[in-house]
Amino acid sequence: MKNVLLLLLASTCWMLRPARGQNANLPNVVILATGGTIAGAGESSVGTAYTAGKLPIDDLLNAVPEARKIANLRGEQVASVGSQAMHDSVWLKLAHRINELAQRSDVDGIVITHGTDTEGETGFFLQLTVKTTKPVVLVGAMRSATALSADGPLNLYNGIVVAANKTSADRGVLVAMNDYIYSARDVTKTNTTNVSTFQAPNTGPLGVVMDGKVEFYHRIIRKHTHQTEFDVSKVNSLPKVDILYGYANTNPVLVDALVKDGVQGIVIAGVGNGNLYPTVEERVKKITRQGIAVVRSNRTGSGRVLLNAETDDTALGTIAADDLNPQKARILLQLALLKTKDTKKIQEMFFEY
Ligand SMILES: NC(=O)C[C@H](N)C(=O)O
Repeated sequence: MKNVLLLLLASTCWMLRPARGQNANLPNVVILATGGTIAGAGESSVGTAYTAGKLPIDDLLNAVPEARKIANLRGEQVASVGSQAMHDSVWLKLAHRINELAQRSDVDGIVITHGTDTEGETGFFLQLTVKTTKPVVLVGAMRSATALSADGPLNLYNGIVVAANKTSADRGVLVAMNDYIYSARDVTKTNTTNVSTFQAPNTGPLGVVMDGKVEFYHRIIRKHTHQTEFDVSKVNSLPKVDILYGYANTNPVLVDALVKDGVQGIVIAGVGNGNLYPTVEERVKKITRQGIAVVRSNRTGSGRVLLNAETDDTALGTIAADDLNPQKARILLQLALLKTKDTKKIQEMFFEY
């Protein structure tokens, strides 16, 4: 028995010891790579054409040797896709892996390299499903790794600086882009090509990362990570929820098509304060009675959708998204539907998360 205990102790010490070339005084940061433009490569350094997700994580890390002075680094390739191809299975794989890594005493922070198209969505999914106070930080790039003035290396370096910093703990999942640190809840891509594309239109950034230093100015109040009720540890797929875009003269047949396709929920990117075209309203009133959850978000890009304001949620059986944009409202609705179909409870979640 004593020998077994000694063996166990020795093997634990061996597992926790710094690997060769690692510095025991530095924090340990794991980089989970998923592809994106940050790993993209193109023929011309001055053109905008490239293929996302080409380079492996080791190449990205080799481009920022300075980061090895900040933390001991270890990379894992989780996926190699442009984030336009991001899907539930990668989200679940990431959440499962982060939850495993975060429990280890030899992991102090986690960085995820990601395409920018859906970086905010993945971030929000993780914000609601990873159970840790350790820093989890997403980074990406708007210019491919082979472009002149590629923004990936500095964003990756900054992401590692944020993940290695103790003051980043318990702030939910973070997104470090273009010198700013955002909450994954609030951040969204606002420009198709510009390096300053990431903004948090309703709240602004939480802090800045510059010169290898982190400065936070704000803290997230909404529930996140270890505070959430969502547990995907045994989940292999997410409820089917789709987004319907509102516009003048919206074709109500779109609602029917989604219902026919078997959706459990619909998020409407409504006009103005999440308002719906009259014939869409009629259809929505019917389908909420059939048990399909309908959330009203908005297409404006900022602001809140208020409960029972211009649109009568009580009469329609709809849920107001508060200030979540349609793609983030979709994620919260997917997770909510894993727990309940009760509209009132789901509405409460939209004010909590
Ligand atoms: N800048 C980027 O990363 C865009 C790319 N389409 C992606 O999301 O993977």
